[in-house]
Amino acid sequence: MRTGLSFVKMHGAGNDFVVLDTRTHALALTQAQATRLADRRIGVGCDQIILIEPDDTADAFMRILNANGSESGACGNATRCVAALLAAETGTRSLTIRTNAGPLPAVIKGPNVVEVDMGKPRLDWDEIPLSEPMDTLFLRLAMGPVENPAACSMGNPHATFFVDDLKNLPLATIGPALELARIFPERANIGFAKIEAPDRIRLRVWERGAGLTLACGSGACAALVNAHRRGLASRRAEIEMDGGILTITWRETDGHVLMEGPVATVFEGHLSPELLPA
Ligand SMILES: N[C@H](CCC[C@H](N)C(=O)O)C(=O)O
Repeated sequence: MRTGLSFVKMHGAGNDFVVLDTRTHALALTQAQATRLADRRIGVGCDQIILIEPDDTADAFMRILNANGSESGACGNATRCVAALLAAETGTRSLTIRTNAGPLPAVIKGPNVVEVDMGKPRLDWDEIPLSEPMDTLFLRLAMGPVENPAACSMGNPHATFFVDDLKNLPLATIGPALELARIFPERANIGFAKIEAPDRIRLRVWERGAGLTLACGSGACAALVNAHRRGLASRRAEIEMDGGILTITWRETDGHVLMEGPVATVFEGHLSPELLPA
């Protein structure tokens, strides 16, 4: 049987990816190809498509395409997965992956556990970005039962609403409405966080371009940063999401955000040439 482009299906705390290694042959996916590949019925199915590309300054460049084909500058869970994949090739335990958000150093902490330095959060209104000058600790935004989120960027835009009840939120309606709110000119990932303790946050994220996912690495970073800025959490906390737990630390010495969490390889396969050119 003719084999097309090979891929690896991976996930980080349930946030799942189709990973394509294009270091030896460039691949530019159209939005239609990306959405078809990410489709859970007619494609392989995933939250994001991850392209590993060559890079002059880092071990690899990682391109991130959401399920709707839109590109993002950061994907924490995928960064862990790609780091594990590349580390297994050479046996190294530390490497650097570059994304549009910059270089991200990663360390293999144990079998299927990776820590990534996600860099510094961006906190100014025009770095999120927002459509107008605003206090990013309390945005002038309300939707249904939620209001006044905090916002930051981890190389991608995040708004975090702090709530007392995560179970009864109408995420299917307020999620997309908030993602597309006019205040977010590049749209945004929308986190809903319940503070359970200064070192424990329960989080659900409606992701830009992917919808409700089981986990969001950059969203977990944003939730910790925003909670600490509000005085609701310490600088290190376990972020519990539907698909698993990430440990996030907002390091005091240099302001970098460290994210530690699981990675998993599910299967490998080949895409039919009809879906994508070989
Ligand atoms: N939906 C995100 C990209 C994926 C982020 C998420 N999967 C993570 O682990 O950080 C965005 O458009 O900014």
